[in-house]
Formats: sequence, C-alpha cells, structure tokens
Amino acid sequence: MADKPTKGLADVVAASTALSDIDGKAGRLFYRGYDIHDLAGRTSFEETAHLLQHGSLPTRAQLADYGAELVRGRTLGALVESNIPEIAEKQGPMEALRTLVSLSGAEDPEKDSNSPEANRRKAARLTAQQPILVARYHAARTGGAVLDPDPELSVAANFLRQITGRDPSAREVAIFDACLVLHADHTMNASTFAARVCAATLSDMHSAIVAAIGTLKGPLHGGANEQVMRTLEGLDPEGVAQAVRDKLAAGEKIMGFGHRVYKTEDPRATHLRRMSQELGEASGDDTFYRMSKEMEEVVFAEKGLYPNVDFYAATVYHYLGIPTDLFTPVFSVSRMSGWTAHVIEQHADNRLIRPDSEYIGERDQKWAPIDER
Ligand SMILES: CC(=O)SCCNC(=O)CCNC(=O)[C@H](O)C(C)(C)COP(=O)(O)OP(=O)(O)OC[C@H]1O[C@@H](n2cnc3c(N)ncnc32)[C@H](O)[C@@H]1OP(=O)(O)O
Ligand SMILES: O=C([O-])CC(=O)C(=O)O
Repeated sequence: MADKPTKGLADVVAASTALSDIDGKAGRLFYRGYDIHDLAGRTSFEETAHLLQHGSLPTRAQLADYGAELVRGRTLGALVESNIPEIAEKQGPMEALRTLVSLSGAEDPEKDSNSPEANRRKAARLTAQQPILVARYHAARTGGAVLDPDPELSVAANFLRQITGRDPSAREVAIFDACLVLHADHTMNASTFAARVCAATLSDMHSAIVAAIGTLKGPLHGGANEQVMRTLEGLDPEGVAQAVRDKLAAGEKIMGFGHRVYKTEDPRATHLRRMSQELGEASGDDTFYRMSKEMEEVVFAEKGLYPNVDFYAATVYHYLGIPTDLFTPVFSVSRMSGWTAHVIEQHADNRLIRPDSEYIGERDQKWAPIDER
C-alpha cells in the first residue's frame, strides 16, 4: 500500500464503470461507447438517460415506455408539495433541491429496496422529478404560477416552458436538449464519486443522490457555471482582457477553466461555444458571448488553460432565459441521469469504498485530567 496520498486522488482509478469514458489527451467523451459528438444534437435527453440507466439506446417502443414512465414520475408527493413554499423561502436553489430530494425519498414507494428493478424505477422517478422540483421551487420563491407539465412535451421543452413561462422555439428546445445530453455523465467526477461512496455502503438511491447534489453545488464543480455568469456580469465589456490578467496576477482562479482530466479542449465546450454564439447572435446582443471568447483567449495565452463544460454553458443558459442561480440546478437535472445509473452500477457489483489515509497528527500524547490541561 502506498504510504503517501495522491492529493485530490488525482490519477487514482477509483472504480470500474461501463457508463462513460474520457480520453483526456484527445479531448473525447463517450457514453457507453458512443462518442458525445454523435449523440449531442441527434439523440434526445430521454434516449440518453435510457442509454445510461438501461444500457442501450432505446427502440421506438422502449422510448415510448420510458417516456411514459418519466411523465408519471413528474407528480410530486404530498410531503414534498407541502414543504416547497417554506424551503423556497429559507434555502438557496441547490440546498432546496438537496432537501426536496431527501423528502421525496421518504415518499418513494420502493425506498427500502436496492434491487436492480427498483433502482431503475427510482432512477426514472428521480430523473422525471428533478426539473419539476427546480420549476416549482422557482415559482414558489418568485410568487409566480408555474405551468403544469405537458405530457406531450420533452423534458427539455417542459423545463424551458415552466421556467420562462413562455413556449420556447423549436431551436431553443433542441439546444437545451443537447445541453442536457452533454451534461449527463462524466466518469468519476466529484458528485458521481460521492454518490458511489454512499451507495457502496448499501445505502439507498435517494441518499446517494442527496450526497451528489451537495457535492455538485460547490464552485470547483457544478457551481462554476453560475460563477462564470457572475464574473461576466461584473466585467466591463471594454476591459475584459486586462481584468482577466489582473485576476490571474492576483492568484485568482477563473471559473469555467481548467479540468482534472482534459489536457485539451473539453469536447462538450466545443458544442456549447457554438450554441452560445448562435443564441447570442439571435438575441441581438451577443456581448456576453464575445466577452467569453476574449476571456478564453486571454486565459489560454496566460495559463494555457481551456474552458470546461461550465464556461459556455453559462451564456447558453443566460440566452435561454434561465435565471443565473438556476444554472447549477439545471446541471443537476441532466446529471441525475448519470448519478442514478452509477448507483445502479455500484449496487450491481458492490464493495465498500473505504480508502486509507496518511496520519500527520501528533503521536505519543500524554493524557492529563481536565484541570491540569
Ligand atoms: C463540471 C465541472 O466540475 S468542470 C470544473 C468546474 N470548476 C471550475 O471551473 C473552477 C475553476 N477550475 C479549477 O478550480 C480547477 O481547474 C479544477 C478544480 C477544475 C481542477 O482542479 P485540479 O485538477 O485540482 O487542478 P488545480 O486546481 O490543482 O490546478 C493546477 C494549476 O492550474 C491552475 N488553475 C487551474 N484552474 C485554474 C483556473 N480556472 N484559473 C486559474 N488557474 C487555474 C492552478 O492555480 C494550479 O496552478 P499552480 O500549479 O501554479 O498552483
Ligand atoms: O469530470 C469532472 O471532474 C468534472 C466534470 O467535467 C463533470 O462532472 O462534468
């Protein structure tokens, strides 16, 4: 056994998975062997979630069944319903989601089973429920009404409609759907690892997802997309390059750049950059897109760092009319499909995850009674 830890577990292979694979040098990402470039824009989020949770891209019949399961899963239980107003008053969006998913676990009809069948049904329910929770939370805190989910509409179309209160264009839906596909899974990222550690104690799916949501929230992980937008909003469009250089000179991290695994462009950023440009131009004011491009150039010139998935996702969501503090919740709407698939995979071939630690504290301490310390 190594007696020195690898800080942050960098390069440690912590699990085996058949769900996703990254080639960090070539900048490639695969879900169950399918290149993300083949999936994004051509495969719906529902098909992608089926691929992850059930192991294959669905046939038309399988997609109809899975779609119907998702539609049924959009109903919230009484405990969740009755607590939304108070939670919306007292908790920020990611905290609220953590609480609401925990509450929904109490109402899940299969909460006490970790069987593969029960896990797959719970995965569908959680995937269906997450966008509804975000929309209902947002409506409660703004005092607005929320449109009922339309059973004829996709996850992407329903979500945009519920959050913005208007019917999105077909192109907006297609772009948002591709965003959901791009964020669905990503090997042993921090939130997925947290979910697997929890699941590996033979705890239940909802507990593992609560751990994952709490982990995604942080700005070094999913929380970065919100911080990217806040950075852009705080910059003078004419002074982007100097402001970024100043931040770097002061030792600040620029949110949305760098990655533990990619040593080149994150393949998801390639799609998101294009979508940000398209939506920015279509909006008639592409200032935030152009500022992002300039930031990208300066960060690369100064630090050799590439944008990660969170960087251009920020302006895409902004142009789609999603409030900035819901960007990370949107990430969770997509990643729910991957997290739940990882819990299914962990339970199917389980061993407790319990690494070792290096002790760096005092030794041979002499005990003394409390009055003599
Ligand atoms: C969905 C996601 O989770 S994608 C990642 C989202 N997070 C962010 O965008 C936050 C900003 N980025 C970061 O903090 C990091 O790049 C991480 C957390 C993504 C990866 O972290 P690590 O692999 O541990 O890299 P680490 O933080 O050690 O960085 C290595 C070096 O690059 C620098 N660096 C890394 N990212 C950045 C950044 N965004 N801005 C400036 N410098 C950076 C570090 O300061 C460090 O420099 P040093 O060696 O001179 O000390
Ligand atoms: O893989 C990571 O460390 C972070 C990331 O990009 C993701 O979770 O999508």
